[in-house]
Amino acid sequence: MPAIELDGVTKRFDDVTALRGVDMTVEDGDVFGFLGPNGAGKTTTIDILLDFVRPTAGSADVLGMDAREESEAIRERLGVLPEGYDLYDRLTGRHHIEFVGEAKRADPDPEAIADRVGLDSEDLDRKVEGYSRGMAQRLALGMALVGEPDLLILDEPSSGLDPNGARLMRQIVREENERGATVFFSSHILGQVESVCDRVAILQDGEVIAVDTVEGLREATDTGTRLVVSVDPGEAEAAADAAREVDAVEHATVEGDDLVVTVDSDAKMTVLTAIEDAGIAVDDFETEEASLEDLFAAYTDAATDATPAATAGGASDAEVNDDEENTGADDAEGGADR
Ligand SMILES: Nc1ncnc2c1ncn2[C@@H]1O[C@H](COP(=O)(O)OP(=O)(O)OP(=O)(O)O)[C@@H](O)[C@H]1O
Repeated sequence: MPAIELDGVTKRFDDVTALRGVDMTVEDGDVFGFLGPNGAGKTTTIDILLDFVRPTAGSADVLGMDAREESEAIRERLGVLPEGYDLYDRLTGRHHIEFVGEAKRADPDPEAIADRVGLDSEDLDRKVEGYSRGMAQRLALGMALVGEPDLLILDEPSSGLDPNGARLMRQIVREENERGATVFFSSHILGQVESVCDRVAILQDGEVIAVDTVEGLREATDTGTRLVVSVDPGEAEAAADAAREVDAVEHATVEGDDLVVTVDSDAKMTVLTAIEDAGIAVDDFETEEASLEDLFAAYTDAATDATPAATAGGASDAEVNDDEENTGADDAEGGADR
């Protein structure tokens, strides 16, 4: 039984059509990333799953139950971090966790939950009105964890978090998944999705335009690996010719002193061998995977140049392109910590 199943879901708000016949399945046990630019319809989709909003047409099932008819039963098994979550200024963090525990008939350990999301016990007993945005976000994530839910639905969970918080969030997603939970989370921060998700859907203008693994998306959009090879500058053109002889090579060009080759990821060594077989010594090489951002651009036409060359320089296999909410320090580990 899928954890989430959307069948022909359309949602119109007066003259705005937020969702247009969305079909989507999230399998039990998956970590599923729901990606889309602002206004694509991510929150509307989540609101339909939570029965905050009713679809104009189509149906949504959550944990095998109809989102409209059985929303209460669904809720008992869900952990939710909604986009505009409400916290009560005059209550402490501990009260919030206890409050969710009562609603879900669970008996949470507030200290343990606070510890998991990086709030200390003093924070736990402070009124939420004194919390920073990131602390509030951590508390809201902690509230979603109460009662060991079967399905976590997280709307932009890294919003407002610093790099350490974002890393902690990814770790929690992985831990929850290992415990057996399905995790569905929306993001426009591509690196967050890339480093934790089994599968990704891309939503644009109310339509799902792609569902695949990150690897599958890479293949489908032809955004291969960029291989940068250092050879003696006088031999660079000859090395480019040798590289072009390899079937899997899409492009081979000389850029400055380097030879830049776009190639299927698994044919990197074949290219290097072909260059050496042509009698040219390879002094050094590095590889740059297309980031999910490139894939996203390729799918959404957000950029005309969707090749890996658009990726920031100095990228490596482990690179993740987070946006403004994360620093480069976080990027460096983002893709490697899975
Ligand atoms: N209550 C509403 N009334 C009118 N229009 C709405 C309402 N809720 C959403 N919309 C519209 O539906 C579209 C999808 O919005 P939605 O919030 O689902 O997008 P999103 O992908 O979550 O965007 P973001 O990344 O900015 O949060 C937008 O055009 C939005 O203006």
